[in-house]
Amino acid sequence: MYKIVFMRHGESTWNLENRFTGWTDVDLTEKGVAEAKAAGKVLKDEGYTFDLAYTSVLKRAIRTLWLTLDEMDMMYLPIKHDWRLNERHYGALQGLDKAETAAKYGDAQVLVWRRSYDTPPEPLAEDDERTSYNDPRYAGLPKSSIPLTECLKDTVARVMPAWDEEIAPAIRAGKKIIISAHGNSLRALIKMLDGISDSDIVGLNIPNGQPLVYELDADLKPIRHYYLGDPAAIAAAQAAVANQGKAK
Ligand SMILES: O=C(O)[C@@H](CO)OP(=O)(O)O
Repeated sequence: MYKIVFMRHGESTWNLENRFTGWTDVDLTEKGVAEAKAAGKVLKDEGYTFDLAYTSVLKRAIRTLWLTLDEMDMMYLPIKHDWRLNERHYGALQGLDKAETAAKYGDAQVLVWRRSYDTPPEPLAEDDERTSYNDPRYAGLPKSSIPLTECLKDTVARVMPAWDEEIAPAIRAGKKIIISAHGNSLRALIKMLDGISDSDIVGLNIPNGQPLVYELDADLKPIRHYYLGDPAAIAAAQAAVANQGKAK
């Protein structure tokens, strides 16, 4: 049996401001820092150790990982940064207020943009200053790989090669792994691992900064999964994420 730990980053400044974030590289809030440290503490208290960590190229996930590993006294751990673990690209919605957008277009439309499997938000224009084309961290990528918007299906299509080519072979080689990533890159991964239907995935929300353990069989099929930490607090945090896209 293998075990892997997934973790969404701690609260970011745009989580706090309730803005559509996507590939925008915002940092953690003080609460987010505290969540990342608390995650490290619970992992340490529960006796977890790791051989390797994966994260995205966005600082909210990277800093969460650093703080978690610091708390575990494991800052020596090798870290692989992979752009394919980035948050789902939010297209032209990036930067807008979620509740204001729901007041303008309706809760149902915002739920489609946030959680439908195959309907992406409007893309960024090619010449929009918010595109990632000139960002040095994506310099090695063909332009066609740099999204202007994504639905979850698009995110699955880039996350799964990272799983199949990098992460799964490392698990099979016996490496104990933690992945610090994002709400929707983790939803994409979990959808595929658990075989969740396109309609049921709408209801899955991942709370900030809570270690999520997956136990996998020899074929890397999930046996069971559970969050470490207080179940009531986690359920409340998941409900809060679901409610972010509603008009106030
Ligand atoms: O804004 C985002 O990029 C994501 C995660 O914070 O939001 P949502 O919960 O709407 O998918």
